Amino acid sequence: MSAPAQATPLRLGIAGLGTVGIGVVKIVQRHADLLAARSGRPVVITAVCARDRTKNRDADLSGYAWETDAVALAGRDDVDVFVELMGGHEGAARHATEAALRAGKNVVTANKALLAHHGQELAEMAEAAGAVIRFEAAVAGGIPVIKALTEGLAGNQIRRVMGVMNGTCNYILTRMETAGLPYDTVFEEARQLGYLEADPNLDVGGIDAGHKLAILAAIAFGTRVSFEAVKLEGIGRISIDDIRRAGDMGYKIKLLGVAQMTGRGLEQRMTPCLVPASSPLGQLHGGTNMVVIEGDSVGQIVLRGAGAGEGPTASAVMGDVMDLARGLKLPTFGMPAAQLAAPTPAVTSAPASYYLRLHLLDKPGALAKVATVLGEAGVSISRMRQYGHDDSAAPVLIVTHKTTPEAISLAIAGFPATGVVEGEPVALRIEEL
Ligand SMILES: NC(=O)c1ccc[n+]([C@@H]2O[C@H](COP(=O)([O-])OP(=O)(O)OC[C@H]3O[C@@H](n4cnc5c(N)ncnc54)[C@H](O)[C@@H]3O)[C@@H](O)[C@H]2O)c1
Ligand SMILES: N[C@@H](CCO)C(=O)O
Ligand code: NA
Repeated sequence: MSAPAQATPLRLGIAGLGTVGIGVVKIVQRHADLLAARSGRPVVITAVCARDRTKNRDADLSGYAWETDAVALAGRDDVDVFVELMGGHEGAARHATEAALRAGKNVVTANKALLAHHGQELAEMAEAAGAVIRFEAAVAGGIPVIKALTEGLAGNQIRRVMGVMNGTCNYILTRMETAGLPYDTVFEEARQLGYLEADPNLDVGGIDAGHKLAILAAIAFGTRVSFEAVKLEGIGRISIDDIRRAGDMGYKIKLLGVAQMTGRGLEQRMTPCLVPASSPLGQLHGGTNMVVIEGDSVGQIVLRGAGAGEGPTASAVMGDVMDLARGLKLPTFGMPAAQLAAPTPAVTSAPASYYLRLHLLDKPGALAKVATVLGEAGVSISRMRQYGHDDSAAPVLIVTHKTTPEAISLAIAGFPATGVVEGEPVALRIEEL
């Protein structure tokens, strides 16, 4: 099981030897025969680059040339594919990727921030140079969701793409639920376990997941990638009480990404939502990712798996490398860059039911005042619960009939004037699946 001896090797230059980079090195070394047999040519690493050459790494790098500068690595004559595994959407990652593309070299990257911020420019640059840029690892790690959308579902008009695409947030939310622990405690636990990005707001602020959604939306709907148009909200305001109360009503809380084409343009949001507890998304526990895609012919498909970690992420990188070794050249976002539609400005969400949690002062007529504000904002109550309490304010939970996000905002703005609502209410959309 090996490639013909005379076959031209595909030579990789790997920039970044952290979790993902070392994972890629290990696969290339462990599966050399398998990769060669499947692609018909040897897949080899010729040169690598990282910040610290002296660092002890869990792989033998002695056979590879070392570069201190990623741009120099990208320009080497013995590198056919530049594999960018450094991270960050500016600096070395951007400069070296551009240098590789300008030199007509194919690029494989795991960098969702880079694609979300500069995807269109990079796609245009790649096409102009006759090169390709592949990024399966950038979205939902080991789940082959980019391939699913670009290849397997290419004959469908996509209706909606949804997903839980940040494992850290799903870990925090499910751990809060199962251990009955508050957000701050579980956040600290996640930090100790090394789950959080160096800047934790990338995770818990929804930014990392928003990058991934913007990339999927571009492919699914044929638009230029537009991260600026993603409505973002993190999980920092979700309390253990919200999780329990949503559970009482048959829901789970997820940091959920949704992209869909509406009459007003492309809607993209990454916000905490309630989903039915019995749905596949509702049953997703821990650090796992799930992407749900709805196409006009295929119906709904559900992809589930590891969104991060050495093995799963390197697996996705190698899938892209193998496409290149086999000579498969696909347009970056599923169609030529010039044909991608201009992004529409952020579009407000379609009507939905909402979960509202407020603390109501225990006074006669308090509930009536809240009901009046909701009524005046055009929000109709579907279900309501008041919880037992020991202090002067009672938690009240309201599920509304379908209403617009604007009506919910109007109601929330009206609550302070009632004099009976304490603190900031929490409003979460209930997503229909
Ligand atoms: N870790 C995961 O599970 C995961 C999952 C999906 C995507 N990604 C993406 O993969 C990429 C790499 O992530 P990671 O977790 O392996 O990161 P890491 O921090 O473990 O490793 C980064 C590597 O890049 C090198 N590097 C950084 N800046 C450099 C520079 N200017 N010049 C040369 N080398 C430089 C560092 O020395 C290090 O070897 C990121 O874009 C990340 O978002 C990671
Ligand atoms: N911080 C990300 C890593 C993978 O992109 C997550 O938690 O899913
Ligand atoms: Na993926």
